[in-house]
Amino acid sequence: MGISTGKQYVSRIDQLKTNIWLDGSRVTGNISEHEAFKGVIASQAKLYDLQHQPELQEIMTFVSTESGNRIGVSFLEPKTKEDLEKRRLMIQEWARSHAGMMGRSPDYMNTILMVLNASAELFTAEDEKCAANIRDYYQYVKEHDLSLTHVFVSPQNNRGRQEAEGEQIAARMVRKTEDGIVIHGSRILATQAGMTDEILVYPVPSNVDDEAFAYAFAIPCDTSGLSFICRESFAYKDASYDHPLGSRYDEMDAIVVFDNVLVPWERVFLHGSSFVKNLLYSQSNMFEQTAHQVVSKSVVKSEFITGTIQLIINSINISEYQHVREKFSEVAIALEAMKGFLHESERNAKINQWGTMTPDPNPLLAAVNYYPRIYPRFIEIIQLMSASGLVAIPSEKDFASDQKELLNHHLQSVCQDGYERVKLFRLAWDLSMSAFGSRQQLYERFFFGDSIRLADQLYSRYDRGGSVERVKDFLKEKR
Ligand SMILES: Cc1cc2nc3c(=O)[nH]c(=O)nc-3n(C[C@H](O)[C@H](O)[C@H](O)COP(=O)(O)OP(=O)(O)OC[C@H]3O[C@@H](n4cnc5c(N)ncnc54)[C@H](O)[C@@H]3O)c2cc1C
Repeated sequence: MGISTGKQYVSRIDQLKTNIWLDGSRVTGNISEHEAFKGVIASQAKLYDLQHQPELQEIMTFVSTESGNRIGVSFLEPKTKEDLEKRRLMIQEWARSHAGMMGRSPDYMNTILMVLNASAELFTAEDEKCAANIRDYYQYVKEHDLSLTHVFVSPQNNRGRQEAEGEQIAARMVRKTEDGIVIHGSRILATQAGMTDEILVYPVPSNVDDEAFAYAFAIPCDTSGLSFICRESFAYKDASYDHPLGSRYDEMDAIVVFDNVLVPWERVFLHGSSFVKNLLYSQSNMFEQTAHQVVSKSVVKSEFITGTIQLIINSINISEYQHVREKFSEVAIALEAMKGFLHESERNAKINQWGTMTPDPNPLLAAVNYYPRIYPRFIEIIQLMSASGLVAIPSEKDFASDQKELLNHHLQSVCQDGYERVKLFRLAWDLSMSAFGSRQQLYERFFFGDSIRLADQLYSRYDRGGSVERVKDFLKEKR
């Protein structure tokens, strides 16, 4: 097996017949042909195909020591700084293919699995079998190049400190049987719902020390009792001119409902140990590796936004205005800062207790706190520069109508006819105003946790690097 082609990926997803609900009905037929999913599934298929391009083979793949198969680099456990760089180059190659708009392209979940496998020893505190299950599962997904969604947050019901009510609704382990564990309840929010082979579920750090919530497992998305209830689609139409981003990259988000789902023992990674649950984040270095993936992708997304803003400036010839240059500089500075965080995290990487080359968390903590703050400013800058250009955007059908000549004339820019100019401004609109663009903004604010708790995490984990001692020494000094 080894790396999948796009065709293999699509055929697997179509065969699954996952229980997906959208707009009041169950999705039937081939999901890759459904209006809401076909664009993003085609974009994901393109990612898999990139792995097969001969000129990209060295960047995108490595050879499995277990099978001799070519495997996607996002499964690679980095042992050296060169491996980390290899991972970055691969992640960014994929990100360029989706302009950084697919936050949960398969490299994200592959990274999580890689970390779980590398730190599988942790799970022996639950039982030896759990560690072996994780290792087997990693090999299985890696060698078959499967795609995963994941879910772990409890439904937003009662966020009071005791979490009591929310946890009543949240999926819990209701019993253990000879065959496995049984999960009942719901979790939010599975991005890429309906377009992956499997779903991985693991616990979030929380103050609830209840064994019913200390579980982790992975199952195929068509497992009996499992259902995905989707939000409205933001792909709208199969129209890359009118909805250039939404029609290609709208990764669906869904509530996941477990109706007494039986998880067979061989897919159980944790079944009651709050001790292991609490170690999962502090000891696995999951943060460092996932943040390295996220920031690699965010750099590419920022480059895409920088390019879009420059094209808007060129299009309506506003480069002579100082505030326009200043706003462009703001975006460029953010882009360079993100690159700096990323490279610094690699430069100071160290081998962790599992033998994995682990990026320095300090710059990554800064990056994941910074980006949710700066991304909304990117969007604001697009709006401030584009102004009415964001609404004077007739559809492609208008340009095919009797109005074509008139629109090409009246909507021309200094360097484009109306059709080309509107194409650019439709992109700016899809980034900054459409439902797709708003969801991107929300995603950047929350997908890695909310900003308050991310800042708290930085405060707790940030290595002050002797700065406090230096100040203490200074205060002790006598002249
Ligand atoms: C577009 C999108 C895609 C997502 N994709 C996925 C996915 O694929 N898989 C997945 O598992 N999750 C996913 N998530 C969920 C994401 O992890 C959560 O949104 C995030 O962790 C915040 O949790 P919440 O949405 O429940 O917000 P809440 O925790 O309910 O927060 C709501 C508000 O209350 C405040 N608040 C709540 N509790 C506290 C507290 N203890 N201390 C301080 N302030 C608090 C928050 O700061 C915030 O202002 C996604 C979210 C979004 C928006």
